[in-house]
Amino acid sequence: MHFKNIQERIQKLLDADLPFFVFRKGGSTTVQILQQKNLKLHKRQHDTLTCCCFSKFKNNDNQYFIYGEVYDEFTIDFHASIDEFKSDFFGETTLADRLNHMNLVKKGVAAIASGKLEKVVLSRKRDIQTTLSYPQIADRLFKAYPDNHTYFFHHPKVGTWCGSTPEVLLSYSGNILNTVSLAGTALFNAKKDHVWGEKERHEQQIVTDSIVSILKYHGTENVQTDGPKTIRSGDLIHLKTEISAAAKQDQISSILSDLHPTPAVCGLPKDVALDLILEHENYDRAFYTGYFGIISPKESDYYVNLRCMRLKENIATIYAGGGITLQSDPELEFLETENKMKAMMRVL
Ligand SMILES: C=C(O[C@@H]1C=C(C(=O)O)C=C[C@H]1O)C(=O)O
Repeated sequence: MHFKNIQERIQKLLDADLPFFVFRKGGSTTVQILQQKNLKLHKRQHDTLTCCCFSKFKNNDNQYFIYGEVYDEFTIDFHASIDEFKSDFFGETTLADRLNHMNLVKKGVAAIASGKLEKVVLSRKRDIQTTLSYPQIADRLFKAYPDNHTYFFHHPKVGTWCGSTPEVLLSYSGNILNTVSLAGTALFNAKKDHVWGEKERHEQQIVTDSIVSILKYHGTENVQTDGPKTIRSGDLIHLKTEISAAAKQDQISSILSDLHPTPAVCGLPKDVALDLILEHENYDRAFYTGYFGIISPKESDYYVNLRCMRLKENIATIYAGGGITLQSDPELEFLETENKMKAMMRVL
């Protein structure tokens, strides 16, 4: 099927202006479309229908569901490489934004040095003016990152978001729960000879340990880890450990709420890191570092909402952050957010 389809499909869905969610799992050629038949803003999962779940970073009462009252899927072929997606140059990040982020990182390092916490993930956002239409953006996004989990979300009462994430939060099917610990970031190089430093290994291990202890605390059985391995996400590489356990259906929602936000996007201890983020980041992350999912009563797949953007009129707001530990260098942490933001800039 010709790729132009995704553009046409998204245009039609936007024209209808009803809530919808378009999703492609990393590595798959199947695109799933869920559309609701009315504008209702649901706060609970449907008993029988497949739903999209869309959750903010601070998600106590900030979880929305789109009911798949109309469901469709189609196949795409994507033989694109991200090198085909050279973005426009949107100008340097302002000096003020650069200094703000470096100061934020310094505050994080100081809090860690004082013994308050071990790791905190600090982020920023940037508004980019785009001349592309939303269907054009979606077309480029779904094409650019075939290995990532890619979505387009639209709810007239919530907003329009899209992204392409390398990170599974929780996947549950046939009594097996799978998740990953993903942290540590470097630029992809064609020689594939990157040597990870102590800082990256440490910040990723924190995530693995935290996830394993949550799974054990919930009494899941046969908790297994595999990794860390290096994985590629667009222009970047990360360290990833795959984690699995045997779990029962009725354990899933409480495990999900304990896992989120993991130290890959928040920090350790979670409550101290969250307070630091809310006090010092100075902006609302909204759905960035929240999660999205495609869920049915028996199966659920939730992903961390990273490498994403909010679309409003002709402004794309892009977000990026990174894990701060005692060894963090503010300049390098700033550059890491620049590199992560390029993932979305490439498709604008
Ligand atoms: C916070 C982000 O990414 C997370 C943080 C990472 C890190 O600190 O190295 C790596 C992958 C993600 O778990 C982001 O992409 O904005």
